[in-house]
Amino acid sequence: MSLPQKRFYRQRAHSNPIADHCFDYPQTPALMDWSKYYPEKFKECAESPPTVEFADIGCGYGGLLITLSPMFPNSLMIGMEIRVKVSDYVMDRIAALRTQNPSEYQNIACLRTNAMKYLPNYFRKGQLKKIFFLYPDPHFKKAKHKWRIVNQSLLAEYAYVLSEGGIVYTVTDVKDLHEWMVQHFEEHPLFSRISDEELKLDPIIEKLYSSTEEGQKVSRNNGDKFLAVFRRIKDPLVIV
Ligand SMILES: C[S@@+](CC[C@H](N)C(=O)[O-])C[C@H]1O[C@@H](n2cnc3c(N)ncnc32)[C@H](O)[C@@H]1O
Repeated sequence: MSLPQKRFYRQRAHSNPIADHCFDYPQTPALMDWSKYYPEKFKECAESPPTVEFADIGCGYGGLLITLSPMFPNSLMIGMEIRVKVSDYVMDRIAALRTQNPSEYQNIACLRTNAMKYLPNYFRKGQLKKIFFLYPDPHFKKAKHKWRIVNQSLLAEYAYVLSEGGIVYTVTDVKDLHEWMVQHFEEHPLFSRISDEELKLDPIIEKLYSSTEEGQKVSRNNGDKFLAVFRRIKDPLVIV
């Protein structure tokens, strides 16, 4: 099986994620059958099925998943992508990579879904260890800011599906969007920004700039890249 050619899967950027409906999402995370996405991993661990720990939200053409797969062979990762043809491309790309290297890329998969609407349908409370927002759509006009994938109500969902200590990575080439994301995460009581000093120890950081197709495009255009990373902290209102 040869690698798919991106030119056959092009689709214009999705305009209105609020109007996008998806009909095959699970009613609850318990009803989600992950085994068909990671068949080899489920066969290996039949007695204690693995759980998805990393979510790349708006994964585009899947470059981050493919880069992180060998770095975290024991973690299951899912790319969530709203555009049908783009998600088809990622699925075909992973299938081809698995055929070429049967012992590799078994821990990554892609779902065509609207992550703005159905995230808690897929993941249990505290299930995820890492969430990625790489070069999210900027929705420049003020009237369209409600379509941004980082907003106050969605942050509550991200905090819900992340474990305590879980990490959110954001990168954008749009300064205004960077400031918007920093402001929203910093204002939220369940997130705290990770210092640049601490980030130097994280091997993922250097992969965030150019492993994705959008990151490569920004590099070709000599654009800026703004990084901000946040930790899901303990809920100060929960008394144990
Ligand atoms: C600018 S692209 C960046 C793609 C990729 N992260 C990269 O760095 O190459 C933003 C992606 O987010 C996807 N997207 C936008 N809204 C989404 C949503 N609500 N759920 C899932 N994917 C979404 C878009 O279709 C697009 O592929």
